[in-house]
Amino acid sequence: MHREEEKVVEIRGVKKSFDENHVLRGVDLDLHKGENLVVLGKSGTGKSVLIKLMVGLLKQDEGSITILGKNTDNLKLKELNKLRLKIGFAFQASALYDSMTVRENLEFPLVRNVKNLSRKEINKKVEGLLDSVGLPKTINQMPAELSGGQKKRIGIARTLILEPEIMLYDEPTAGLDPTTCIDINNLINQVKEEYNTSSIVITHDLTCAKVTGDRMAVLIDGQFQAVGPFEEVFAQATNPRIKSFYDYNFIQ
Ligand SMILES: Nc1ncnc2c1ncn2[C@@H]1O[C@H](COP(=O)(O)OP(=O)(O)OP(=O)(O)O)[C@@H](O)[C@H]1O
Repeated sequence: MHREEEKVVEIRGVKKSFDENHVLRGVDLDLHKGENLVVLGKSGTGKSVLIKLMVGLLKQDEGSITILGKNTDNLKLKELNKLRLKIGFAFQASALYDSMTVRENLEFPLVRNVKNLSRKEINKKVEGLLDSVGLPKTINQMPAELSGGQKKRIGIARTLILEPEIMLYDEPTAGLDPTTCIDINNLINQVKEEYNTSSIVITHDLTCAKVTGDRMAVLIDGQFQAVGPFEEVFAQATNPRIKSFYDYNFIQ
């Protein structure tokens, strides 16, 4: 099997409604091993719902979700938790603990989830990751002392500390200035290479999508209406809804 064809996530025919609000209306999507897949869609189209279904925080009404070969539909909580450890979730708001130093923030998931690590091993991991995200000097700082971009980097480092196979980035560039956006986009690409992750990047930012995404998936009216490389999806877009999405982002 080619590396590109190996699927780490397979979503088939997934439907999810909240009363009369039919949010996902038959979603099919694959995440291939080693790729960055960008999920695009207007506000309220169900991107977060899809992520919540993937990590078992919500349950679909119909369809199936298979992650790393495991069908998640009837997983027991213990198995689901084991699977969740292989999925790193980089939240929009970085979600750092304000009362902990950068070192403590990074250590926290390790100490909670990986038993029997020596102090030396913990230090090595924390320091290695801070080096990777280019912020070794922040180790003893508090989150309040960091810039928005630095917080994002630390948040990504903290997610990586458990060595996830799949990364989920929720609006990684939201609220950042253009230069910092470039840094974060580069970091997302670096993470893919360095840590061999497969990632889903949820974003409204088409520059982020273009730079980080091996493929785009555009969610419209509860279904993925276009999936493929950036140029294929946007440059030749004939669907006016997809075209308007592009025009909105790149106003001439
Ligand atoms: N727990 C819930 N109960 C009821 N409705 C919900 C729930 N979660 C999400 N929804 C609804 O599902 C729809 C999709 O929400 P979702 O948060 O997935 O959108 P989104 O595409 O992530 O938007 P944004 O880009 O603004 O973050 C919305 O209409 C929302 O109100």
